[in-house]
Amino acid sequence: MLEIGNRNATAEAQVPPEILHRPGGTQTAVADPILSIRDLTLNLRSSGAQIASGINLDIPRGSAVGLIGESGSGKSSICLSILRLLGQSIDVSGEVQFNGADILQLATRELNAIRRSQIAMVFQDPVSHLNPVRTIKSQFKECLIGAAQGSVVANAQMLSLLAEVGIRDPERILAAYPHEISGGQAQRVMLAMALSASPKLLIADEPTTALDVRVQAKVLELLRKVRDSRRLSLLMVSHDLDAVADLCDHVVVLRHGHVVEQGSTRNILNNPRHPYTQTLLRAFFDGTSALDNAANDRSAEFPSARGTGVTQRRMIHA
Ligand SMILES: Nc1ncnc2c1ncn2[C@@H]1O[C@H](COP(=O)(O)OP(=O)(O)OP(=O)(O)O)[C@@H](O)[C@H]1O
Repeated sequence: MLEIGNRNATAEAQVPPEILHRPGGTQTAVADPILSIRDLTLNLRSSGAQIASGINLDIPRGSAVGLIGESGSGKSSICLSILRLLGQSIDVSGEVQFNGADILQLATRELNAIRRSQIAMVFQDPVSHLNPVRTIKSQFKECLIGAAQGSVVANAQMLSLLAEVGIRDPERILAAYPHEISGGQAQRVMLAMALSASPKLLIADEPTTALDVRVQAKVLELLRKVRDSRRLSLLMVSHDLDAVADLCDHVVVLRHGHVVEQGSTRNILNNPRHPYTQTLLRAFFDGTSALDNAANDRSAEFPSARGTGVTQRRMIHA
């Protein structure tokens, strides 16, 4: 069994070395992906220790891809490497193709243009990504492209974005310091900032992990809303398979820095083929009776998850 809450947890199942690619899976069936990762390998420079190896995955344009795997499997590192946000201590090789260019090879100016306006990221623990000694407004303004500081246009833009992410009292939030807003509000603010440049791809690394269950549901609903209204492509890391089932069209399963299985969410959750995926799903969808009511969970849609749901779900992470 996976040891829930242990960063060094390992699956009991012995995982064969081959990678399973399913018919209809993201890697084989995508004609025009917005992002293609090929043979991405991440190694610690000091020791050569491997964080991820030979990662291949595609994000179909307008689709949402969920990246799942136990703690330490390399999910966040892969996300950070897409925008070259990993520090110097990690060697990165392979390709990250975005709109016909390999991000890993871009000059700084082109890379910054992509970071500014094409690919945005939101993280878990949003408050820690805000500067504690500056108001939300002063930080938000920096995200607005072409809007002069203090301009009426900038204010209108910020208010409109905050309204879009469901902030009810945007004037107060703009004037607040990070410690004066809740975790849920901070995540909405981060999402508003991320959306300010109308990105084509949003990378959400455990966007709800630091939030309480009630707020998690609201933030997920918001992510779904903006994904649909803005036709965003999405790469989402999550330990919450309910959220992945809800939001993602495709799932990529990582173990110890390797993709062990990928395919449509329906296939992976209904019929996981790899022993590791089976163990991962069992660990999450633990329980036997609650929410067997198909009207109130996805067990009808995903029979392998039968007997599961928010009241019983377990997070596969530290
Ligand atoms: N800068 C770094 N220096 C040393 N080790 C690192 C560094 N970044 C990542 N690692 C190691 O790489 C592995 C993968 O880490 P990563 O955070 O990507 O995993 P994860 O799947 O996102 O985990 P979690 O679900 O807990 O966030 C871990 O063993 C981690 O300790």
